[in-house]
Amino acid sequence: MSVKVAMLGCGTVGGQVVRLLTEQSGDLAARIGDDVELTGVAVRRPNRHPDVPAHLITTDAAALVESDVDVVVEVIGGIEPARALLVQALRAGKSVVTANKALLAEHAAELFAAAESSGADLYFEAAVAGAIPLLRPLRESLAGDRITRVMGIVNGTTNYILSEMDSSGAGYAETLDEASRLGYAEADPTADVDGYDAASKAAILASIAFHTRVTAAQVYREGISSVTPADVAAARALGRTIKLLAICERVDSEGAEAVAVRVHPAMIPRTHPLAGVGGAFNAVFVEADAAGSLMFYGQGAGGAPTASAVLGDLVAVARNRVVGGRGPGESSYAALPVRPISRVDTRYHISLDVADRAGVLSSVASVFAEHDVSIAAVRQQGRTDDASLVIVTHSAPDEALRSTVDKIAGLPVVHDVVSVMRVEGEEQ
Ligand SMILES: NC(=O)c1ccc[n+]([C@@H]2O[C@H](COP(=O)([O-])OP(=O)(O)OC[C@H]3O[C@@H](n4cnc5c(N)ncnc54)[C@H](O)[C@@H]3O)[C@@H](O)[C@H]2O)c1
Ligand SMILES: N[C@@H](CCO)C(=O)O
Ligand code: NA
Repeated sequence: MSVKVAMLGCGTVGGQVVRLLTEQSGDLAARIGDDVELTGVAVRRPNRHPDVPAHLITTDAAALVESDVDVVVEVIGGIEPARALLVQALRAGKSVVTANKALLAEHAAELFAAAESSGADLYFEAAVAGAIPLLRPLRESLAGDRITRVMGIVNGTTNYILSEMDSSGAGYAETLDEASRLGYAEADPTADVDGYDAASKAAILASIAFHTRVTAAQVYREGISSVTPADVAAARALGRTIKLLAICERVDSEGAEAVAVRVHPAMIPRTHPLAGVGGAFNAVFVEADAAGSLMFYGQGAGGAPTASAVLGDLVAVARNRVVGGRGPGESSYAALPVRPISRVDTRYHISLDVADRAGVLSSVASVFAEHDVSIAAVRQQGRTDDASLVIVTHSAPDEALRSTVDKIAGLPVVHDVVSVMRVEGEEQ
């Protein structure tokens, strides 16, 4: 007897999974208590995989899933055909290991129901923060605690681009090309730069952390394509840097508990631990009532790091088959409502070019007062006929902050709104 494994897809991640499975077969067998046998690899273009033994290659993924296998590893990506193939596998009692965050963030309910119907395992550690053990700590190690907040950098491509823009002033397009070449970016990199990838990961994190079903469509999302050199310079002048953050939090300010999940660029202090997270690295803070603050850090993208997480899951589901038993299923009993960002408290940095004359500051400040937004810090610098005004607010509902910016932009004394961005981290 051996644990028979079918692999769907063999690109950046899949190629590394095959390599590690082959190189470490002896150790994996010892850890699992049985041999692991790769019985087939479904690909789209068979002649592109010289490193995979030819007899394993097939273009018929459905037939491979149907065949006599115990575990299906999916590293194709995207919704279809991955969704249909995995539902087919799970209903037939085959355990599934997937790196597919887009699929999990949209169809988790269907996948978990299929797994439940047959008692199969569904593991997806590679789907969030690559190599970093994060989902299993949340699903298992912290299952006895009450998580209040999960915040971090969960997209390697955008972190690589923002780090380069900040340190070397490199251009956006050239850095994105390099991230694709290094195997960090999604097949369609707009998923990275427009924040869809991070939003999928945030949905998965929030679902697990708060025992509530959250889909990608419920996550407020802004990407980094609108981050300008002026924003980078404004952040630098404030002793801050810009990171694309995923923030999942319990909110109960309106008397009823809810969750808020958002992905957007934010200015954080250069002294903040997340500011030092460079390149394609990811870092995630988890706050829980009893555990306090925890930080998870490591390689969030790339073939080998992601394959490490896939292999870890493969060992876990194979062990379950050998010794009997199952990993955790979906936990969505809390069913908390998801609060829109308009009603979530955030803080803004606003950088303005204004006329340099008496009364400007008070006319700008009165707009803040009108919207009940309190100002944490103001810096004004005069020039010849122009002045710059930099304002950082205290927390206020996001819709109040937006309305404030809209109204300020229309004031005759305001020549230009140079940079508007949310800030996270301690007050200035
Ligand atoms: N690259 C990373 O750093 C990384 C990290 C974490 C998670 N992931 C996830 O892992 C998955 C795979 O990512 P990747 O970077 O390896 O992508 P990739 O584009 O390099 O590989 C996907 C492979 O699947 C093949 N494929 C497409 N349709 C197929 C089909 N119908 N049948 C069989 N094969 C098919 C493609 O030809 C390609 O070789 C995605 O879900 C991605 O989000 C990637
Ligand atoms: N494209 C993703 C891969 C890891 O999930 C990233 O850049 O983070
Ligand atoms: Na992970």
